[in-house]
Amino acid sequence: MAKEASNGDNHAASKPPPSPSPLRNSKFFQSNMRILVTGGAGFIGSHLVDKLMENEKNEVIVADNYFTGSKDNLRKWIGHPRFELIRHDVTESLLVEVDQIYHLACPASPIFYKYNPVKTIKTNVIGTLNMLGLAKRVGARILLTSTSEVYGDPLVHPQEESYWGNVNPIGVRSCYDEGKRVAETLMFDYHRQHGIEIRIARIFNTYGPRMNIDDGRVVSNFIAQAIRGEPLTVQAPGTQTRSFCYVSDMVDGLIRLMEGENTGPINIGNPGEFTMLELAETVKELINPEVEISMVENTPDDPRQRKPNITKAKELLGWEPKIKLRDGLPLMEEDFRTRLGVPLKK
Ligand SMILES: NC(=O)c1ccc[n+]([C@@H]2O[C@H](COP(=O)([O-])OP(=O)(O)OC[C@H]3O[C@@H](n4cnc5c(N)ncnc54)[C@H](O)[C@@H]3O)[C@@H](O)[C@H]2O)c1
Ligand SMILES: O=c1ccn([C@@H]2O[C@H](COP(=O)(O)OP(=O)(O)O[C@H]3OC[C@@H](O)[C@H](O)[C@H]3O)[C@@H](O)[C@H]2O)c(=O)[nH]1
Repeated sequence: MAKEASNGDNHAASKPPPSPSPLRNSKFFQSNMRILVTGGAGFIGSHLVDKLMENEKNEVIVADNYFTGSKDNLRKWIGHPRFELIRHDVTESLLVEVDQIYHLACPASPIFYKYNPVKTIKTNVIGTLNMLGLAKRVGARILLTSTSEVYGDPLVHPQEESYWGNVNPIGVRSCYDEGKRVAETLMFDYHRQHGIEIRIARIFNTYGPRMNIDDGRVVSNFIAQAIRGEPLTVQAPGTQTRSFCYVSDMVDGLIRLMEGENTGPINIGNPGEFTMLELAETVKELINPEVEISMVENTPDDPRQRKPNITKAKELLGWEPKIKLRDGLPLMEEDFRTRLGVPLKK
């Protein structure tokens, strides 16, 4: 039998811990989940932060370069003991001790991602590499917000995850859609080669409060135009379709994916499908029946149809969207009216 040691080390170990331990009040003992949200100052990211902060066991760190996001979106959390905000560009490496990474950082509106395409592809490729490097180093689980744009101008409808897509590799949208495709590849290579725990969400068009007013995306454009009394600019031919998911449904899907056992990719979106003309008619009817609808020129490579098959999300995550477009639009109108300073006429 081993003789009981009586050297100095063991003596220290056998000393009773101070009671109560001074570490009891340390934040590290109060929180059991440290979560990094890249792009957390943006539209979806800030709603995700709100939801994560509701859980008192979560400590949330946001890293954002404020290209399309804003501190304003996180105003209520600044100064909170479980919240930290870092001005950081994900194309540079970052070291923070975390358990989970929600990797959202990337401009999402076509106007902004096409503004500096080289930066967009760097954000998708180098940014994702950096976040995977961080996940590997600290042993964190990482979720990538990929996109329905990986299906390009789809030849299969509705789109299911097994469809490989129809993407132009050299077009003006490629910095974003090919960038996200490489990001997905990197996620799976790190998973297979290094055993990193990954999750991939393929997000379909999402809308809601806090979208930038001049974001350029269709729902924010139409709502701002209807409130200002300007013509709704439908890009030709207007028969192209999209499926719109309200942001609280999206956040719920992302958290379920992160917490569940499936790597994905999993489509998260609302299968309700509308042509852009139908969307314009709906906004006109709900917000400003006086407003005109005008047909304007489109941009190259605009996908002609898009609708998610969400069978996987239903079966594997127990998730499906709850908020219909007609119920979500008025919630967004309220937020836009407040920010534009145009109250509803009674
Ligand atoms: N909203 C949608 O309809 C939609 C659809 C598919 C996928 N997505 C994906 O979801 C994520 C969030 O989209 P969103 O709609 O909230 O967009 P958003 O533009 O509002 O948010 C993106 C955030 O990332 C930040 N960011 C951009 N480049 C960065 C960089 N290099 N380093 C650090 N931060 C950077 C921006 O400042 C912003 O806060 C994106 O990855 C986007 O590709 C969104
Ligand atoms: O004022 C407008 C703006 C856009 N549109 C049309 O509305 C449709 C949707 O355009 P948006 O710019 O909102 O968004 P897109 O569907 O092209 O890309 C979107 O989908 C996938 C995400 O990854 C992207 O982040 C997101 O922007 C397009 O057919 C576009 O031509 C208009 O008719 N009028």
